[in-house]
Amino acid sequence: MNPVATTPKPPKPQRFRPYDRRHARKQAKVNTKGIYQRAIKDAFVKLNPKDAVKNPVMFLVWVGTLVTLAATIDPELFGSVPGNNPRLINGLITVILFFTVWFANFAEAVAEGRGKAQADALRSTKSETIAKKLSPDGTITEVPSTSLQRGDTVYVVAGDIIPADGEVIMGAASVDESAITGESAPVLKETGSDVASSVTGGTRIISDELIVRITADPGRGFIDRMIALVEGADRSKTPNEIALTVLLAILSLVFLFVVVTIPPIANYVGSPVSVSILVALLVALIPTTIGGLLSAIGIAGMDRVAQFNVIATSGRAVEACGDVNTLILDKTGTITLGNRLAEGFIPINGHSMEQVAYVALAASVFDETPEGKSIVRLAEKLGARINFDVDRSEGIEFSAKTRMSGTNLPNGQQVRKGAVDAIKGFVRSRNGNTSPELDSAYEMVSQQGGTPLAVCFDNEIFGVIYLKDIVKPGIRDRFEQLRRMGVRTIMLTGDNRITASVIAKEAGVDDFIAEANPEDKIAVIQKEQREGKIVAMTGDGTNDAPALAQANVGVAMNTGTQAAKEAANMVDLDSDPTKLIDIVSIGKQLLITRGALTTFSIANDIAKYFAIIPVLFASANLQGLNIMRLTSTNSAVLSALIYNALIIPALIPLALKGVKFRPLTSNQLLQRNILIYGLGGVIAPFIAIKLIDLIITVVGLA
Ligand SMILES: Nc1ncnc2c1ncn2[C@@H]1O[C@H](COP(=O)(O)OP(=O)(O)OP(=O)(O)O)[C@@H](O)[C@H]1O
Ligand SMILES: [K+]
Ligand SMILES: [Mg+2]
Repeated sequence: MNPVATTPKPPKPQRFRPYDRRHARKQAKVNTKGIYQRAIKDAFVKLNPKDAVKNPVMFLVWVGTLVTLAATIDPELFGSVPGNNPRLINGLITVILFFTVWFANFAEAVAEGRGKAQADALRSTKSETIAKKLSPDGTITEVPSTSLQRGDTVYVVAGDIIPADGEVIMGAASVDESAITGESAPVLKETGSDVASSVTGGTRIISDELIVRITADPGRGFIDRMIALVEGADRSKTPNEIALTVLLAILSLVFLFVVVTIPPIANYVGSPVSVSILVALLVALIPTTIGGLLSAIGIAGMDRVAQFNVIATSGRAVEACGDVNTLILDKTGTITLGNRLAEGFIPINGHSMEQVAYVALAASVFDETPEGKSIVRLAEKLGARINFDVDRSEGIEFSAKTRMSGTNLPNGQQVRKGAVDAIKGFVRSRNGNTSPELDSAYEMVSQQGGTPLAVCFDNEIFGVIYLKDIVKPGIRDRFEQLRRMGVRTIMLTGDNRITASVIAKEAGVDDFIAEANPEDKIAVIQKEQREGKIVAMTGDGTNDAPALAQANVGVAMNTGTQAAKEAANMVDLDSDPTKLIDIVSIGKQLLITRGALTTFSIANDIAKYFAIIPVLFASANLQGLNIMRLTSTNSAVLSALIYNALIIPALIPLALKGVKFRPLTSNQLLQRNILIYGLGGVIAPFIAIKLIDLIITVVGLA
């Protein structure tokens, strides 16, 4: 029975998706109308100076609004200026400026809306519960869940809400985690398992009972953190946002200076300008579009990640995704389907198929991994039966470090299976021999991308188990997209070199590291970081905490250990390692959106400068400057201001959804952006301002 070559179907050519919609959160649709209603109110609340000052560009507009308001109440306040009905013009400017600020607040409020709605939903699941606290003497006292401390032990039974985050120390039970994951299928929780021993406060146990050691202090549990995160309560500006805010503030100061120099010139050419018009000019020129949308873009990025059922601990983490150069991925389960099943046994050294099947079975009776269970099934199918006392035997659990698992029989004999080099080492240390036949069996399996496991009984190797694994359909495409974005992918696997190289080639990763143990992960990350790379990785929780902490972007699986979840800066509630690829795409899209809208905003301002400045001097017989043939100074300024205000709400959908995203390198993207958003940003205001000018002239406003 020889393993057959697996010829995977070539993946269908796919349309590019920035990320895989299948991952999108399967949650109840949020009430969009509710979000807008709330945002309308919040946009007013955000007018208070304490909040407003955090955004220097919009704060300047806010101050300008107050100045023009004063000039509306008393048009002579800043000295008399010529022109008809200054009160009407000042009033109109005040209203438009007010809405400019309000629109920016509204953009931010809408971006926050979905998270707030989600936080409310989470809060409603977080009702106060009674916990059954276990004393060291075994007695149970009922206490409110909020009084539990880290280190306490509690008893939970079917029907109970788990009172706080913890690790299962006794028992096995199924738990409904839909409150946090939105996934209604119950999850098995049991002690001693790396992936299933952590429980989350607020989830409900639906069968059996557990004893749980609490690992979180009151108010600091996973749900609490989740609420704070989706709500953006402790959202602080990312370094990039701060840098951009400073840049925009400086730009605004420059324009302030430009505007202040206008009155002397205007007076000189005999065309004096009022303070309100100057304020309007200033607002038209400073980068209000990006200033108004900046925080909405950042919040929406975090929100998009949350829609994928991934909880990011900070905006910074999402943004770091956009800068990622190196992606480190596991082979099994990430690049391959991961349900590695035993496909066949290859006897060597004169042993029979029955013998290999028997030894493989003996080595796997205690092995609870999917691989182990599939070996038991295949061996039993081939007629192998256990003929030793299992109860008196000792199971040797698989570990990624030893890369072996097996059984110590009651009579002291040892059966093992594992990576071929590990088993070679095992038999050599017992004065056994390896053979060329082993190597050819091993190569045959590996060359088909399978995982070969050697099986031995004491110091004698009986044969090789062929574990078949299949590269995920479509994954090659995703890696190709990542490459076009300038992201290098490295596959890290505990498997042997040949298997690793076959899978690496088939999947299209850029590089691979074989025979890696968990410590190698951290070494690879550090090496990349020393070369100045930003590294993202995902971890399934087995010893991954240090590597998750070391990586710039570490995504822990929700099924992972508490330590891994705390070390990571993101947690995937669906525990799907492939999502890392989506997250990196979302991060890139966030940066691209911000870049595109910044370019657009600044290009707009330049255009507005050329639209307005000539009109200011037009009355001084400089009509030649008025290339756009705008009706009057007032109508030109009002048109520019109206355009300037309306462009903010017009761009809210783009800011929230992100700009259309293509897998290109940053340089290509920059060129594209300058072309589309730069050129578009220069042309759009000319057209829009001319149109608005026509309308307000017809309406007779100015
Ligand atoms: N249940 C098991 N019993 C014995 N040996 C195993 C078992 N599972 C895996 N192995 C061997 O140990 C090696 C390392 O396993 P490990 O989980 O670290 O890596 P992997 O599953 O091959 O790849 P990845 O790092 O992508 O998950 C495997 O390649 C295989 O040879
Ligand atoms: K502006
Ligand atoms: Mg593995």
